[in-house]
Amino acid sequence: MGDSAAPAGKLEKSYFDVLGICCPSEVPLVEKLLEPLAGVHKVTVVVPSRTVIVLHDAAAISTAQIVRALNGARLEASVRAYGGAGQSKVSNKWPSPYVLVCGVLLVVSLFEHFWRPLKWFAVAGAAAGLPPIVLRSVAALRRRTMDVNILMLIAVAGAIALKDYSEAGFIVFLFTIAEWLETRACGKATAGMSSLMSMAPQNAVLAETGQVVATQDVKINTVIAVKAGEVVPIDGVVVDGRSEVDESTLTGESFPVSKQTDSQVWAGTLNIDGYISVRTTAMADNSAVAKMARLVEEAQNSRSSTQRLIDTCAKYYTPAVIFMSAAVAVIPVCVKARNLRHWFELALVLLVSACPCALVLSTPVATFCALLRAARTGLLIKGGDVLESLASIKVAAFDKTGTITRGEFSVEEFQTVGERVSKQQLVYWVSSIESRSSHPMASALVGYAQSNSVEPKSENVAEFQIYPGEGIYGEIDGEGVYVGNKRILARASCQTVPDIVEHMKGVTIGYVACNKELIGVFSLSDSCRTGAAEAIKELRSLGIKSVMLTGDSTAAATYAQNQLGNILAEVHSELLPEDKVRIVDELKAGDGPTLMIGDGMNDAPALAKADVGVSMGVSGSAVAMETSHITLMSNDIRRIPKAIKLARRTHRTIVVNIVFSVTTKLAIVALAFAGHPLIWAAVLADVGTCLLVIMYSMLLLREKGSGKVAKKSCASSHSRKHGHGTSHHCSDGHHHEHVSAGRMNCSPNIPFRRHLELNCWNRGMALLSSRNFPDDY
Ligand SMILES: Nc1ncnc2c1ncn2[C@@H]1O[C@H](COP(=O)(O)OP(=O)(O)OP(=O)(O)O)[C@@H](O)[C@H]1O
Ligand SMILES: [Mg+2]
Ligand SMILES: [Zn+2]
Repeated sequence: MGDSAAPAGKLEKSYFDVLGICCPSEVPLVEKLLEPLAGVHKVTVVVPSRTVIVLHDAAAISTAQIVRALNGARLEASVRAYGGAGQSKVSNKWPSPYVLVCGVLLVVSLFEHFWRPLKWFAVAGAAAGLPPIVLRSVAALRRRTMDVNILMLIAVAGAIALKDYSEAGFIVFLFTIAEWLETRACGKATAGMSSLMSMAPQNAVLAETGQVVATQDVKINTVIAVKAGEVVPIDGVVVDGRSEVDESTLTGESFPVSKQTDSQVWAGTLNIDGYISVRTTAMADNSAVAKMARLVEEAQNSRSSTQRLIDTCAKYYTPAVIFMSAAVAVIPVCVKARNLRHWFELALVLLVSACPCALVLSTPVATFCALLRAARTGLLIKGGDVLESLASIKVAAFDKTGTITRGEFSVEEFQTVGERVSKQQLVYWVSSIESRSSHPMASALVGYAQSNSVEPKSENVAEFQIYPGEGIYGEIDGEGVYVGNKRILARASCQTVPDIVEHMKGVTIGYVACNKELIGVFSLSDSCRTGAAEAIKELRSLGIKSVMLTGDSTAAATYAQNQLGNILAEVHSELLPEDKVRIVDELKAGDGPTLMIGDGMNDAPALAKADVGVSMGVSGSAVAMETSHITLMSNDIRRIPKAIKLARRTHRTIVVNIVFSVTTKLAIVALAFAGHPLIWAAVLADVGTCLLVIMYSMLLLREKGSGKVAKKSCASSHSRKHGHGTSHHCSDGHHHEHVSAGRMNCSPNIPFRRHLELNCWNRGMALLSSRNFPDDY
């Protein structure tokens, strides 16, 4: 992600892999190292992935200078290349030689009972392990920050002063080995991160010349070639060719999506068959997949309230405990107490306990793992705070069109009213005006015109206007034409609604008015999404109430509710965008934390108002993605109950982490006060809890109950009595449903299974069913 240009000025955001960050107590050090440098604007430290993100003025300070500043403090920093997170990080199979030598010497010293001088081996062991600790302590001291290295150094010095050499050696060994283990444990998170970032290839092939170039040098509007079996390098639009693309890396949905001219393709998705040429629509580091990876890391910027509370506590905790330990060491000397050694040991135990690393790590590591896990399943959660609110959601409000239903309307009927215009002309007018709109109904009407050999001409429409929640207006052939629902009739000052409307099929009725007169009506139908009913049922089992908020007619809302088997607790219809905001507000006041899911066209205000706003689809507008707190990369709303489960699981993990790290510290301190000041135990408790907190949080990356398979369920378990048979609602996508919910499991443990998938493909369609998406987080 090397030199991703920031939006304004010459500011640049650079990513650094910093291996030397092992304890959150080093975060202030990194900040103090970098923040005073001229040209550095913002520093973010991501402890779990050992990444430092720096927003800096490229002209004032180069990435090399930043690396030098970090390495001055022995932080083992390097610039991260585009798409190369973690790749430069050595996988630390073996602990550093310092640790190994330290360990060997310590083992030898264990035989001191046989030969006294062997105890010096413990001192040698401590000395062998110390250099990295000393160097980092010096760096921290120079910046006047207290960090874990200094605490350990004092503990070791104390132990030596007490002539407790094996204790000194043991502290050094424990601390250094734990550090190595932590790096290894974090490696999994880092690897997950890097697989997310390196999903898109580093090179692209120019379609014209066949030349291979680095993706980060490809400008917008360049045409690149993507052959079968290759991964799309940059987001773009297909200009030539057709093929099937596997978008599972982005959406978590494993079925192939067919692409032809004008289809959007995303970086990181796999072109299964066919050759396509793609005109790029973004720079490589602005591709959806790159944004996704960045969001996971940058989510650390929006710390949850728990995290903030802990950070504030930690800020006072450390100095308080250090002060206390100083008091415990000094006061007995002043009052000439008898057992000075005991007090001194107690002071050292307190000092070591001053490091709050496990507590500080308890939230960010869990959050990081949860966000990474979510991103891999096509769920973009924008921060730890969102995850926290998500865990406490009580109500879920759904938009109808495009969220509960597919948003793919089909025109059931289209009639003229009165003698003013011919049907041909009516279809031409409506489709031409609709071709200016992006409403889901618009494309159905345009398609209807084309299938009736009428070519809509958007260029003949003047004064185009959108009335949110009502419809649209445009002038064509010198006439002002309104198209929309009942409300638009009032706007068109047209009163008469003839009876024919009562007998129309379909559920959404559209009106066309011109010159204060109704000139046409049409009806449209839409079907529920696969899994909508299932999602709502699952929400109910989580104790969450689901309601529908729609701008569509009551008839259409009731129809959808029936399709879902009447499982929605409330249905609100004929709403204007501001009504949706009001209802969300009422739900928040009445029922508790509210989640709103919409396709973002006119739901944006409601999404922003809700405690958690979820927008549908990566293809949704940029505005929608920005106003919402969560983006579903696929259109599968079953991801929502899953996300809530993940959030709740994360919450539990965090609580366990906090309780565990606090009680361990308290136990050690209590034990010390009770007359057993064990310095090594304090060190073990410090580094051990840190390690356990990391490993326990890592469990979030694992799929829980991966053996379970998504239950087969159609959009609706509804009865057939509502006119249309079940099969009607399970058109197209239903087939996919079965495919993605297959039972055999191809490779449950490989995070990005694209290569394997390709194999599966080559082995034929049957094996496609081997892809199964984890049913449960
Ligand atoms: N371009 C359009 N053409 C025809 N009718 C429209 C158009 N835009 C809006 N309408 C009418 O206005 C109603 C409300 O539309 P809107 O898109 O605001 O609904 P919404 O609030 O998003 O609700 P939902 O998505 O749940 O249907 C639609 O049901 C439709 O009847
Ligand atoms: Mg809508
Ligand atoms: Zn610590």
